[in-house]
Amino acid sequence: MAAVSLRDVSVSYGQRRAVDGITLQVRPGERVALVGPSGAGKSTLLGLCNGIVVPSSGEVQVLGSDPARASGRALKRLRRRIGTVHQQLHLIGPLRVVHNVNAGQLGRWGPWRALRSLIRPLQVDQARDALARMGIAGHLHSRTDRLSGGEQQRVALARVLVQDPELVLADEPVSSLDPARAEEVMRLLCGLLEESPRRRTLVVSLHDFDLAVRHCDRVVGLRHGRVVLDLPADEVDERARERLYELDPDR
Ligand SMILES: Nc1ncnc2c1ncn2[C@@H]1O[C@H](COP(=O)(O)OP(=O)(O)OP(=O)(O)O)[C@@H](O)[C@H]1O
Repeated sequence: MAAVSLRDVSVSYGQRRAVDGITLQVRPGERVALVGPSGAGKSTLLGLCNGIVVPSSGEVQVLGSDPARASGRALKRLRRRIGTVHQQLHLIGPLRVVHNVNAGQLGRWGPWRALRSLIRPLQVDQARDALARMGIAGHLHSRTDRLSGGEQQRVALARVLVQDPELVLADEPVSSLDPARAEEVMRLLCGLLEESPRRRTLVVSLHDFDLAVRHCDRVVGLRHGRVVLDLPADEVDERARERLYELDPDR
């Protein structure tokens, strides 16, 4: 079964088609980069995968469920299996790092457990272990907003690690970073996929085409809401990149 399956999916905002008849299958364990010019539909496609965006037509299956049709409980269960990474890290600055890492557990914990953990952190060893894997074990009890931007990025990745999702959706996770740090975050993100006995699946939107080719197995290029390139990363060449990003005289 595919981790993500889109069949002839379109999303319209008024007259504008953000996604235009996309059919795409992502196999379990695959690392797929979504690339393409601004406005091509990358974020919309990721939104379809976690049910934030509802298709105007077509069929979406993610880990065997349709996120747009799932009931409240089923959607919650599905989202527990999906980790998300954004450019904005969504960390709570004044809290200690351990609490932000434990936020990855919230889908599993009920409200009482979550509250108890805020007073006296639970599963500290797991949080410490996740931070160690991200190379910042010593910051477990630091105030999150005292950490550097790069360290905070690692906290956000450690949060995904404790969540232990089957599928990771990352929407431009490195677009505000300098090249060296972007490379590092991609390395950590891809390393995080290997931490599970069954390799996790990644769908990541990237503005940096070279980063996509270097870190992913497959590169899917979007233009005007359509897939115009879908190749294994080692088969992507300069011409494919030029065609994807060439300026469109009609628009
Ligand atoms: N909520 C919305 N309402 C109206 N139009 C939208 C909405 N979300 C996206 N769009 C439009 O849909 C198109 C695709 O947007 P989307 O954000 O998916 O592109 P993208 O490839 O992620 O772009 P970028 O690389 O700039 O983030 C754009 O033309 C955008 O303006």
